[in-house]
Amino acid sequence: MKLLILDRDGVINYDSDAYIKSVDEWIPLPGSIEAIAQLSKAGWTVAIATNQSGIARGYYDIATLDAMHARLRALVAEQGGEVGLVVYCPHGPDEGCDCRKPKPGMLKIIAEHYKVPLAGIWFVGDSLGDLEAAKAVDSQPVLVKTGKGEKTQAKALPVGTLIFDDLAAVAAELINN
Ligand SMILES: O=P(O)(O)OC[C@@H](O)[C@H]1O[C@@H](OP(=O)(O)O)[C@@H](O)[C@@H](O)[C@@H]1O
Ligand SMILES: [Mg+2]
Ligand SMILES: [Zn+2]
Repeated sequence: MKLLILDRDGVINYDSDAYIKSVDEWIPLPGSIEAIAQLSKAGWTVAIATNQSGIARGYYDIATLDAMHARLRALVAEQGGEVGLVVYCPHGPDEGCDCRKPKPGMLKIIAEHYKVPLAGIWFVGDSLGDLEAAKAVDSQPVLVKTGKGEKTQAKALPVGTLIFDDLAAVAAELINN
């Protein structure tokens, strides 16, 4: 199967240093909804792995997070596509969980769900932790320059990281090649 895994904040929607705390603050980046829909219609399964420490920090609750993801699913469905499994880490940085990126726990959950190996699977993110999580399980780290991506690009990236302007460019590459 053709599986693509996406980070959420800074890849699908605008990110904020103040966290994305409500559905109203969850605003898709230009072309991201269309990109997910086009990938889906081209036979790709698009899953999401997102750190959501705002839950642990008390900035928003699970119901609000679920409402953001319902909105994402509705917008993609309006374009004829669908969103696959969404996995989030609700923990804080000091809780020592196995799912918070750069740990690859969420990627492993997604791979287990779809019964596919993670080797070579593209994981698209805007933060170094996204790329490190991919590298940890031999997935393909893919950096987009949206969200924190331009800042991340200035750091030492995992060897072999692919770089694209945005999710739309990633989708065009996957669909056309
Ligand atoms: O990019 P994804 O994984 O979808 O989500 C990132 C968010 O959970 C938040 O992650 C926080 O990092 P800390 O969790 O505070 O280290 C900050 O970077 C926020 O700006 C950001 O909105
Ligand atoms: Mg991000
Ligand atoms: Zn976690």
